[in-house]
Amino acid sequence: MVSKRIVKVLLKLLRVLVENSNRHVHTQFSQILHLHSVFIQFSTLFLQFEFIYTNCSVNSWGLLKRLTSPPKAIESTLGQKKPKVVFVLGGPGSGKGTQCANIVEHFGYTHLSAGDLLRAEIKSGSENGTMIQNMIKEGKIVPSEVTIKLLEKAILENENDKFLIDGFPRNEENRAAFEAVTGIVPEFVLFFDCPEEEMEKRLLGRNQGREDDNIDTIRKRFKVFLESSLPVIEHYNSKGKVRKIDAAKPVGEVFEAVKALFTPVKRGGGGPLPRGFYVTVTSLISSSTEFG
Ligand SMILES: Nc1ncnc2c1ncn2[C@@H]1O[C@H](COP(=O)(O)OP(=O)(O)O)[C@@H](O)[C@H]1O
Ligand SMILES: O=c1ccn([C@@H]2O[C@H](COP(=O)(O)OP(=O)(O)O)[C@@H](O)[C@H]2O)c(=O)[nH]1
Repeated sequence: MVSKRIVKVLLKLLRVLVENSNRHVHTQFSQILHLHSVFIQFSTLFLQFEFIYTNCSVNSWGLLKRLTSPPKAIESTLGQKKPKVVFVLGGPGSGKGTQCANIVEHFGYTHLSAGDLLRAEIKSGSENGTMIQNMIKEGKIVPSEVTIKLLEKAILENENDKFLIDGFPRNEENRAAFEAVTGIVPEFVLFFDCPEEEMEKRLLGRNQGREDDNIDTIRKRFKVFLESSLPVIEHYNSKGKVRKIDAAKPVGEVFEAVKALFTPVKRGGGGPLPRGFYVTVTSLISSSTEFG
């Protein structure tokens, strides 16, 4: 250890000084001796400190830095990474996951499905598992802090800086909390617009063994989408950030429209929803919902 070596060198130097001491150097020698004693005390303290934290498996320099700097907020950690985020929204079964896989393949994004992260959390046996499972079974929205933590972890663990966040934010509280905690504002929102009958047909035929793909839960999910998720799309539409895609078309045709949004030279296929725009998902309710 460097500090031990310094102490040894200093002691050696002092011994040489004592051996060669005479009247002329005596005063200087006393001063050096005093300094030496102070130095020894300081070194001992330092060595004790180093020993305690080394044995606690904590790097003492790292610990010192942590103790002296203010606690890092999630925002600053993600703020340093500055990821590019696209929110992929749309009703259950509108084809979000299907199109995200295509975007990943062609445009190098990382796909983060909030639903998949929550299902993985259930499987991992985490303490929140049962709560998440019950919420999903009922088609309800899991508390923001749980979903945001999972998303934040997934973003930080991945080296990519471009992410598709699929199926989140699902309500205004999700949206506001995510922006407040992470400081991330999406580049744009990809909105898959699809009528209820088509989504229902797709979900009932999805065949992925999902507990929530049964008619009772599907209806609850449609209701939650209308009441809680559409306002999020409305919010981003008012900021000119929504790119709407007609998701009722076959997969290939939908992807052609998606591609145009991600290819810079061909950009212009989307664009914000015009004022007074009516979405087909509103067939879920008797009257249409107006954006803008
Ligand atoms: N454009 C499409 N036309 C017909 N079926 C589709 C289309 N897009 C997706 N599907 C199918 O519909 C089901 C739901 O699609 P998925 O991508 O899982 O939707 P979401 O992620 O929005 O819930 C899947 O079985 C998928 O293969
Ligand atoms: O941010 C999210 C994403 C999903 N979910 C829950 O997970 C379910 C399935 O969501 P997913 O996006 O996987 O499927 P989708 O409904 O789009 O088919 C939802 O109904 C919610 O119960 C949630 O609570 N918060």
